[in-house]
Amino acid sequence: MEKIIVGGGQKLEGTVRVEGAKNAVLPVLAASLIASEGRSVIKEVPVLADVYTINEVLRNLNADVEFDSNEKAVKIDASERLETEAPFEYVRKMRASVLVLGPLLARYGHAKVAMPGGCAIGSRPIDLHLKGFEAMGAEIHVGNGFVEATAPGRLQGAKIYLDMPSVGATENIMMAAALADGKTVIENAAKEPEIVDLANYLNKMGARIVGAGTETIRINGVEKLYGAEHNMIPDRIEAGTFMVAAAITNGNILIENAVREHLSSVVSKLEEMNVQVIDEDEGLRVIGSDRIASTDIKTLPHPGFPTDMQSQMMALMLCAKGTSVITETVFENRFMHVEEFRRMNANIKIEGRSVIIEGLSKLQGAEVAATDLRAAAALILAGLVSDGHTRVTELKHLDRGYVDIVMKLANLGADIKRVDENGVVIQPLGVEETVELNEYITE
Ligand SMILES: CC(=O)N[C@H]1[C@@H](OP(=O)(O)OP(=O)(O)OC[C@H]2O[C@@H](n3ccc(=O)[nH]c3=O)[C@H](O)[C@@H]2O)O[C@H](CO)[C@@H](O)[C@@H]1O
Ligand SMILES: C=C(OP(=O)(O)O)C(=O)O
Repeated sequence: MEKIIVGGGQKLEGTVRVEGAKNAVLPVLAASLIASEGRSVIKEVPVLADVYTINEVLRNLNADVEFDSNEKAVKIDASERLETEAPFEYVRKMRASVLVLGPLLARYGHAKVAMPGGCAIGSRPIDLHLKGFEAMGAEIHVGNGFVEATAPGRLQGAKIYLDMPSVGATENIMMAAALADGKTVIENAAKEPEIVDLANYLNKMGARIVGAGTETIRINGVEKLYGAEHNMIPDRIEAGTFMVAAAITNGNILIENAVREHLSSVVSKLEEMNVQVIDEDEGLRVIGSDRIASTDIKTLPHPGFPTDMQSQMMALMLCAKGTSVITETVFENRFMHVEEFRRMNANIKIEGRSVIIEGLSKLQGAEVAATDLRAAAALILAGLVSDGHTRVTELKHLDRGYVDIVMKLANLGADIKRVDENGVVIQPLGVEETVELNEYITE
């Protein structure tokens, strides 16, 4: 079993560059299926396990997909007749595979995808996606572990109110509506930067979408979409993770590509905790403090505090003076990392949907298991300030969403390495070997 071994006590200093956003590239790659003519070229694509997975899903549907991991570019030609069924093996690996439903349904009037199950952070149903398709005239059948959507003729534009501003439902409905007959209005839509990026890409493909980034998105359906070129936005959660790395180690890191407007809630909480965040031409400089103050956080849909930064902030709160409270309102069960922090001597308890964190715990290195992607990062962050060595296992979660995090942290001065089951160091490595390793990890 591979592990990351982190030694505590180093201040992190230097510059790190943020990759393209995982949560933006997955819907953008799925949306490429709608183009019945021309080829799409997507740039600034992060070399991640999830990207390999979605590429496999698209290939399996008969799209022609080339991923140049050195160039960080994906070329997709979906102009041939596509299959309309995505099997369980992909959806099980990555829930975002359900994002092919909207594009396929819009283009062919049929899509069948394995029903995603629950996962470590909650049950995560897709009822809002399906209600949206139904409002546009699709018939939905759920059975035998699959969801099948069928639309006799073209989807019809509709007025759709989302009970909650689901990111995935907004994306799926927006993609379906791009090719529907007439006008669709999505109310109480998600406002995340990834929604805006997807709308920008769809508009380059020929769609007519306005209002993305606000709670009302209006889409005038068109008859056909074309391949287009697109540069992915930077990953705000990777940026936020490095911001916490600077804060927790009392370090000083320039995070190139970090966009303040995408991170305003995170910046404002860090500032409350005595961390400095300074705008520079290349990105954001984050300077830690030896007097981290406690604070309270409630996770909310954007522009509220992102649930994907919750566990990393919990690591920082363990080092704050005083008691902090985190309330998770987006996912029903995203506190699995609390038990792992406890193994590191954290003084922390769960009360319903909140976690109470007593600061200034003397954290101790321990063997801990990543329970989800962001928990993996949070445990590494805690390891950076723990006494002794922390060994983090279950790295498949980490590899879904962080490119070369070991090398990036090592370059900033962290005492960190990744070892294989025999204890042989496999990271940090040079860029080429790391790309090869990522390919190997994906297989
Ligand atoms: C690939 C991707 O972009 N993943 C992100 C996306 O996930 P994802 O798109 O799955 O998240 P949603 O915004 O849809 O989910 C938010 C909440 O709504 C619930 N819900 C959602 C859809 C639905 O049909 N019914 C329903 O009840 C979910 O169970 C969850 O409790 O947004 C989340 C919230 O910012 C992030 O944490 C994920 O990193
Ligand atoms: C929860 C996350 O991703 P996903 O929705 O792909 O599981 C995440 O990026 O933190």
